[in-house]
Amino acid sequence: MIARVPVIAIDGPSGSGKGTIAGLLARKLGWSLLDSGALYRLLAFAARNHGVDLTNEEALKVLAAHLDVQFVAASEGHGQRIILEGEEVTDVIRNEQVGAGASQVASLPAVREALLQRQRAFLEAPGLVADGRDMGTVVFPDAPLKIFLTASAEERARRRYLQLKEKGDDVSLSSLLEEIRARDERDTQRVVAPLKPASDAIQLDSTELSIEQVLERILSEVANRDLAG
Ligand SMILES: Nc1ncnc2c1ncn2[C@@H]1O[C@H](COP(=O)(O)OP(=O)(O)O)[C@@H](O)[C@H]1O
Ligand SMILES: Nc1ccn([C@H]2C[C@H](O)[C@@H](COP(=O)(O)OP(=O)(O)O)O2)c(=O)n1
Repeated sequence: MIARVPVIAIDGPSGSGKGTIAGLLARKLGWSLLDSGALYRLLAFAARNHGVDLTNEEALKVLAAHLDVQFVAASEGHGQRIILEGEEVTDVIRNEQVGAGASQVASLPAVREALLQRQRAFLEAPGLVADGRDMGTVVFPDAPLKIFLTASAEERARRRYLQLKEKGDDVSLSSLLEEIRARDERDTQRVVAPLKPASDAIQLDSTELSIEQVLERILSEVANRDLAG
């Protein structure tokens, strides 16, 4: 029998720390990384470039199936880089406008279906860390470790504010909090694959925890389950 490649699914709302933790875990374990939110962001970004309306489900489905994207693994000095149609878009897809567009296209069933196999194709030995909203519920329901990472909306807005400010973006804390609340509402209320913890997920509230503490907590679960070989 072929041994199953293990997956660590990290789901949760915007700003809870999924991307940061997933990236650190993947590097620490030497596993692959799936930033599934980036796929929805790339689709929203590409749609704008190609003049496709964010409510045009048929056209978005075709665009999703043909997205020309490369994920370049992290190396010493920088994190994972993302190339869309030959151009580096790692940073430009991170703003809240693209995030809101991503959340909008992500509510369309045909789009989610078109991106499903693309996400599963990231699975390769020795393991995969997958970050998103439905990693543990839909994309990798058999994942042996599922984390549902949360934090208060105020703390998540504060983190996003510091992150964007650091990059030189002109943002206001109050509008970020509003956007985070609107995105939470859309992501949890949609009919397909809504944001919710899998029944077998470990819920981890990071409001009062540092990045190192969250990482430590997850690594202890990896060790308990003997996932890293
Ligand atoms: N536990 C934590 N404590 C403090 N800051 C955090 C923590 N986790 C993540 N951050 C910071 O919050 C910001 C948002 O984290 P990110 O990983 O992008 O969240 P998500 O992928 O869930 O949207 C980043 O600047 C990150 O460094
Ligand atoms: N697996 C996923 C990942 C993201 N999405 C949607 C919903 C999110 O609001 C957007 C953007 O996701 P992303 O993880 O990049 O956003 P945050 O970093 O958490 O702010 O995409 C999704 O529906 N399913």
